[in-house]
Amino acid sequence: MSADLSPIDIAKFAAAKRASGFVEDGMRVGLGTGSTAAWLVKCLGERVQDEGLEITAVATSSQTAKQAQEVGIKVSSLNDVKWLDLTIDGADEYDDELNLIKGGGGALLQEKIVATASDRMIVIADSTKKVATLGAFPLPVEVLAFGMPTTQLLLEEMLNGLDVMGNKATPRMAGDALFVTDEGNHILDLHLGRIGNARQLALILNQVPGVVENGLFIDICDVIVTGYGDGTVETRDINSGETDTAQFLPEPVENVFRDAGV
Ligand SMILES: O=C(CO)[C@H](O)[C@H](O)COP(=O)(O)O
Repeated sequence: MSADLSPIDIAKFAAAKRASGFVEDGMRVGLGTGSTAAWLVKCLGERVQDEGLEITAVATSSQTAKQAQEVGIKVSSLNDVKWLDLTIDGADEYDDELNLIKGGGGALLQEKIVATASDRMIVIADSTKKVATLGAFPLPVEVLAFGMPTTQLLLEEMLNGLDVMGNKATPRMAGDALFVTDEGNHILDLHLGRIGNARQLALILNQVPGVVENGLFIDICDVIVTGYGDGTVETRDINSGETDTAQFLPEPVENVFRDAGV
């Protein structure tokens, strides 16, 4: 029941519900990964059922692809679709310029490719994700399995010369084993504390051999949809400068996502 939803869950739902309204019939839509994106997939699935909404979706993870198919959304591959009208995804942090840290769910590589291949990226987030400066959330970096300890050393050494507070890189674990991404790689989480120059860091990280991609999304996000615990939603479009506010409260539904580990 909705009474079981925590304020954070209501905030995620509200942001997802608002963003689902951006999706129009016939669109090619990128679907993000994580608990907020899971609410979006649920909302879109309802529109598919109730309104006969027809979209072509590209998922950013196997997890999202499975969920989308379960709610009746047609999922295609980016290889087939090539370009998208819109991607809607969550974030771990966003700043005032709508630069992001993503990859908390380990899907940053596909998320960045899909978002970059979209005319527009909309981020849905609860209000705890807003920060003055990126970096408190450990920055995920997807790396090849080959030579990973060497990549880790190279990253830590490189970070010493940059405007960050910390330089520790820790391999992400899934239980006792290393976390494996959908692309068969691993994740190093960089504990930076504060990132003084995110634009510079995003470029430099990808110069380190073994790094596949990093979780800094610079100049990719166009619209932020922020949800609050009372169901209020603020939408800000960084290109037009327009903002609006609305409120969305969940119908009595079970919260199927909170404990899903996404
Ligand atoms: O980047 C991501 C997955 O790789 C997610 O979008 C990010 O971790 C936010 O997740 P949530 O909505 O569960 O807080």
